[in-house]
Amino acid sequence: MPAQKIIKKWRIFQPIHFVLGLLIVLTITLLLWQHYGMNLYLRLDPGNFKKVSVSDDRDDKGGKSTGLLSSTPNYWRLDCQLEEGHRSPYCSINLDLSNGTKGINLSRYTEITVHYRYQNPREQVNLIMMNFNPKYSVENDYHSQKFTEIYLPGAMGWSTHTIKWHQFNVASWWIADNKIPPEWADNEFSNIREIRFATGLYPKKTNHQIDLAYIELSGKWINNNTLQLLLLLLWGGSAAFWLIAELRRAMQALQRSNIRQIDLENARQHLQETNQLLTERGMRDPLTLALNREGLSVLLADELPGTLLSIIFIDVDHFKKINDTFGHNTGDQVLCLLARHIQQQIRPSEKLVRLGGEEFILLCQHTDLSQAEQLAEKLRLWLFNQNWPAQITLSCSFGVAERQKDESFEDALHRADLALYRAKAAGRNRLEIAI
Ligand SMILES: Nc1nc2c(ncn2[C@@H]2O[C@H](COP(=O)(O)OP(=O)(O)OP(=O)(O)O)[C@@H](O)[C@H]2O)c(=O)[nH]1
Repeated sequence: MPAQKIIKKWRIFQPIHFVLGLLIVLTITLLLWQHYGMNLYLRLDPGNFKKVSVSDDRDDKGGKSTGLLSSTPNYWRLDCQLEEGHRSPYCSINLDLSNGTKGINLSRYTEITVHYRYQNPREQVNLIMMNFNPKYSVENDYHSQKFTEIYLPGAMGWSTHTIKWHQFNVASWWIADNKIPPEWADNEFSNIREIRFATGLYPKKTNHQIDLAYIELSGKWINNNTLQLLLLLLWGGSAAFWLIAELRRAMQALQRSNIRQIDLENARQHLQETNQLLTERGMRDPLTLALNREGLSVLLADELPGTLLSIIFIDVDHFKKINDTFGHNTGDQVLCLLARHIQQQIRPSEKLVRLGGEEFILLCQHTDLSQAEQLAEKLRLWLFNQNWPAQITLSCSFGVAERQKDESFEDALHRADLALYRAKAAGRNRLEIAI
């Protein structure tokens, strides 16, 4: 298969697929490893452990029992002569796990196995774990160490018992003697200094022989609970990481899409404005920005047919003279200003149109002849009193007409033009009403 095809095939996998695969493999590996491996193991027997001693109740007040320890390659033997005297006569084999003042943390082990024989099935043996904790223990007082114990049956011949930590109990006499509060009365195996294998409770006051072959402790480097927590953290952490990454990616995509939308909206608005400007420019005279003839025809088609309409024809007096005297540029400035001054005085519904040269008309909707006449007169005075470039004294003549019923716009305009002509003829700077 060509390399490109292989790359294409793998592209359908995303990083999440690889991470998921890795997590699954890691989880299965850890579970299998924990189940079949990760073994924690400690064996104490006469072959490998020498810190063994014997104790009996003569150590305590009133005790008279005597214990004797002997050792063979295969087991330790306790010969114990129990006597009345101590409140609970005993002898015990003591396995010293301490290293100086430090014990061993056995809580990582999950179970303990003892192999022993005590051929009196009516008696019990007492397996005791002695934990040192400065909260309640003091040095050189072995009674102050926590006695966590279990009683095992005597047996005909060698027998083996495997016990879990939760099957042990803290000795009630120890709690009572040391006045231990409940919060310290739980099983504790974190600092075991000594394991004792002793005679049981209320034994016959006679000779007892107990053989202890070995004590084995087994567990896992990582116990079930820790492994479950570890896996939970691994999966939970990965899921949280993935979620945060996805959320960030989604937010960034949203942000990009918002920006794109704003850009699009801006472009659309710009286009709309440009279109409007282009359309308007086509309808307006570029010098004065008044509507041109194109604008007039749009206006006539869209707004003006049929409405009450008056036309004010406006023409600058002796404009040619202005051009000739002050130049064409000044003439242009005058035309510009004229349109601006008129726009200042009219309503939005009143439209100024430049017909050409210095000729303008003002279309006044919903305005009758007398209102138009008033407006024309106001404009005439207004324009006459403005300051013009080069101190020009400027005047305009006006012809006013109201469109009659059934009269065309052109005819009304013609009549306004005739009125204007009369105003010019009558001396300019005045207005005439169309007949
Ligand atoms: N500066 C300038 N002059 C223009 C423009 N269009 C037309 N004209 C000039 O306007 C003048 C109009 O002159 P006439 O038609 O004789 O009118 P008038 O001089 O105003 O005289 P009356 O209207 O009789 O008062 C001409 O000289 C044109 O060249 C323009 O856009 N700019």
